[in-house]
Amino acid sequence: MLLIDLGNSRLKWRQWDGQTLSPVETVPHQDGQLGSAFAVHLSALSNSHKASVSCVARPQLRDALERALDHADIESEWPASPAHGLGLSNSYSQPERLGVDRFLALAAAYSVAGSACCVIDVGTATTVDLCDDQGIHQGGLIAPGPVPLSQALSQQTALPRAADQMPSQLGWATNTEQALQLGALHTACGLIERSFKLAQIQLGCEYAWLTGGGAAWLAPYLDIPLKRDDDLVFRGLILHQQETHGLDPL
Ligand SMILES: Nc1ncnc2c1ncn2[C@@H]1O[C@H](COP(=O)(O)OP(=O)(O)OP(=O)(O)O)[C@@H](O)[C@H]1O
Ligand SMILES: CC(C)(CO)[C@@H](O)C(=O)NCCC(=O)O
Ligand SMILES: [K+]
Repeated sequence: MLLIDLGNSRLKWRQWDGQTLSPVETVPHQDGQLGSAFAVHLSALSNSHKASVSCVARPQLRDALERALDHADIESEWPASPAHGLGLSNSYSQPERLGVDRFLALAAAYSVAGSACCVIDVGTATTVDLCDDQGIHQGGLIAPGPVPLSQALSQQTALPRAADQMPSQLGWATNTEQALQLGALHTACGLIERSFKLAQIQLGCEYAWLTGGGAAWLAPYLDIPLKRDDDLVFRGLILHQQETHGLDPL
């Protein structure tokens, strides 16, 4: 089956045969359009008849993906965050409003750790979610990811766009583009290190899980114990599949 992670910048997918995951494939989306690239990929995935989708994108994109899957004769499931499920208790007063990517990633981390977890996802947004030793979600936070952060500043001022790359030596910036890039980096690191410090004090977490498109970029600059895992959302989808359809979902 197909496992799909539809975020606010990119659509990512992997195939799951009950034992192994195929390498991740990614297409960016823009202006509410899935783009023709995905349709081309879908036609090559005709051996998949089912899909499970983690979707936090706008309705227009969700509808476009639903239509593309229908058209390819792929039956799809669109889980929402439950009040209780996958080993976790959701702390939101309206459980379904917790982004399903957040719930799935935390559930996947907790299923491995079996103890308190602090999951940090650096994507279009940076999110932090915590659960205790019993799998009770403690809540979390949502902040702009590094790119939207520096883009917002460029849009509201006469400032240029941030540089695309960090300099190889991390010092104080001596031009505007690098200064904006460095500001985004330090904002993200500060948020993450501070969140982890609280997770350590409040829950005894020994490391933070780091996931999302920005994880590889940020990890070298973070001064906390980390467990990198780019598959948390996908593995959360597998847990959901197993919980709702048993061990033989294919
Ligand atoms: N070279 C880089 N310079 C600056 N930022 C980078 C770089 N590489 C990755 N990033 C960061 O990674 C962040 C997340 O990337 P991206 O939006 O692709 O993540 P994602 O997890 O696919 O997001 P979503 O799930 O919302 O689609 C970007 O916002 C950006 O901050
Ligand atoms: C915060 C994002 C955008 C992160 O992908 C997503 O999880 C989302 O749209 N969440 C809904 C709001 C919430 O989680 O409270
Ligand atoms: K993400």
